[in-house]
Amino acid sequence: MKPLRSMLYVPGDKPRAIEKARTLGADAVILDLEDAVAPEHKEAARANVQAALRTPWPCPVLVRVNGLGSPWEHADREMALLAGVDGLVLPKVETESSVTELHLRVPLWAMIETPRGVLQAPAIAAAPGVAGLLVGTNDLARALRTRPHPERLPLLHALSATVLAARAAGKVPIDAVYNDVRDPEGFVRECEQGRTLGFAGKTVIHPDQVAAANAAFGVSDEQAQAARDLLSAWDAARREGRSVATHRGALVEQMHVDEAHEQLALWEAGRRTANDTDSA
Ligand SMILES: CC(C)(COP(=O)(O)OP(=O)(O)OC[C@H]1O[C@@H](n2cnc3c(N)ncnc32)[C@H](O)[C@@H]1OP(=O)(O)O)[C@@H](O)C(=O)NCCC(=O)NCCSC(=O)C[C@H](O)C(=O)O
Ligand SMILES: [Mg+2]
Repeated sequence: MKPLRSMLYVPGDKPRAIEKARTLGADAVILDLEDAVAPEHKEAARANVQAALRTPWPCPVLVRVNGLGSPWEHADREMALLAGVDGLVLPKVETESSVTELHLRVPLWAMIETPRGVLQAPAIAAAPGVAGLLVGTNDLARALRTRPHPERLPLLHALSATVLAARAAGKVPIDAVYNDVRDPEGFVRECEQGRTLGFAGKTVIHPDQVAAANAAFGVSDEQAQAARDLLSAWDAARREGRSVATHRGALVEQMHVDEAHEQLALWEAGRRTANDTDSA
């Protein structure tokens, strides 16, 4: 199990930030050629990204290409595929066919960030080659004409619909970015909300957000110990011939056991990732 607690966007026209991104402990990096890059910088950004992909990365590295129908789409895709990226991020996906017609050789991450994208999310998520769905709430909020809300109330339906679509297809749902990079408390609150909604991780835009996302979407030592305790209670109950157990006053059934195993695998994977980063 490879955790994707934090997926860090880095603008393709910021070579210094691209180099820094190698060292920040993000579970994945997304080199962005789309909205973070002004039209007059698109060609230079593509060349920067191509150069950055020549050197190995300590984590999976993806490229967000410009959207279908844009003047840069084709060249972005060709560059990224030839350079050997670990995946492509496609913005503003609205139909299943727009994904399948690409016949990609690498995993595709579809961005759900338009009203039509949300409504088509189940078909998009189920399309072959799609690894996961990334929510883009900046574009979505604009398209829906919602007002900002501290608990993302106007977007909750779309967030949950995206989680539902991804999980139903066995794909990975990743939460949207938090724009205020100088508000760590707000960021942590939004991570907790995203985790509660069922997201596996969060897209982030600044170095300061990486560790907090890794913590919020990871499994702490205490949570890992709680999972071990639950498994011990379950084993004891099964040895006594019982079909279900109670642990700390709560019912334990097979799905809780499966969840505890998953938590332990995620905890172990998080530890391995931390060790990899330490030795990098
Ligand atoms: C948000 C920022 C514009 C803030 O920039 P700034 O105030 O200049 O940051 P700092 O001065 O605090 O930076 C400190 C150092 O950290 C490096 N840095 C900053 N951001 C990154 C990053 N993303 N990755 C790697 N390194 C980063 C700086 O280079 C500084 O380093 P040093 O010089 O050595 O001290 C800025 O953080 C930024 O541009 N973030 C990324 C923005 C982005 O990628 N946007 C597009 C993706 S989000 C999106 O499109 C949303 C979605 O589609 C939707 O619809 O919702
Ligand atoms: Mg967007």
